[in-house]
Amino acid sequence: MAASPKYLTGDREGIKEFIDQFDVFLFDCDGVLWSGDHLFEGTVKTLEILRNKGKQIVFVTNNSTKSRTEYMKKLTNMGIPATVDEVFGSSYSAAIYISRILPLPPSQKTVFVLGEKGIETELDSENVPHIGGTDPSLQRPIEQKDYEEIASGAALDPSVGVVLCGLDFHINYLKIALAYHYLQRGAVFLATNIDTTLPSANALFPGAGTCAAPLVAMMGGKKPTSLGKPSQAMMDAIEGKFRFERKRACMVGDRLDTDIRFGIEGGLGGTLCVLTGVTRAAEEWKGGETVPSFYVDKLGDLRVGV
Ligand SMILES: O=C(O)[C@H](O)[C@H](O)COP(=O)(O)O
Ligand SMILES: [Mg+2]
Repeated sequence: MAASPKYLTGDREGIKEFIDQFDVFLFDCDGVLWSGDHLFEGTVKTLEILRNKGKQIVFVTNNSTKSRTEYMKKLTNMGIPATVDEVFGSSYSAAIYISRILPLPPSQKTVFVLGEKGIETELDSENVPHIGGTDPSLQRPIEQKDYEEIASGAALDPSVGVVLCGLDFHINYLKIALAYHYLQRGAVFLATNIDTTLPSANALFPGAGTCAAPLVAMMGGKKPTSLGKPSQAMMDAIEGKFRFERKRACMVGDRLDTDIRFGIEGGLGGTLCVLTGVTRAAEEWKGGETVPSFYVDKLGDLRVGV
């Protein structure tokens, strides 16, 4: 049975001990730093304090709609100094998995994308060919000729060896149909992440996992391999890049089944659950398998401890 987590809001001594315990902080983004374009109060100051204390900060997001560069820009525009190197997103994690790890026949290296520009940019950064995604010719209702051409294979690109799903704000019937027929022809089923919901405007909206759900249903429940949190392939890649001692690192997140599980399964020294995103109350982990080691009402509450 996991130890009950330590509540830090208002606990000046507890916050000081918490911060001193770690050298590296892996920060989730949606639901922790901000909700959509709404930056949570105290976020900028808290990160500044951690940097001034010489702490290593890494932004580890499952949101695949933006590339690392686009995230660096969003962070900077929000008043959070950051470099591209400090950002590690699920779209990058998927791109390096496909280009450096996944064995694919030379004739089948193309990825059919169900997702946004962030995935396409990161696949380009790894020279991985891709189709689908933001292709405007797919932003339309399916027509009778599409059924025939997809069923016969005439509309299918024979070099597709992977179907990669992420958060897709432009998902539609035609793209799902194409993805399904590529999977039927043996393409590898991958996802950048499986979050079922996206926190935005202080509410929840369909997430990447929800975008992949029609394919999971059509595939008789077969789930994609996910390269975002809690995947330990992502943790190994982050550790390999930033070279830190796991026991001196803390994962800060708002979601139990991705962020907190990621930290626990990664053997990190601690996990901090922030109650401004998907998880809203301690009750949500009570009696559950995934229990954080610390929790706080909002990230900005940490700044009182220094
Ligand atoms: O549906 C999604 O893709 C997720 O809700 C979103 O991406 C979560 O991002 P994170 O909280 O990991 O920054
Ligand atoms: Mg989050």
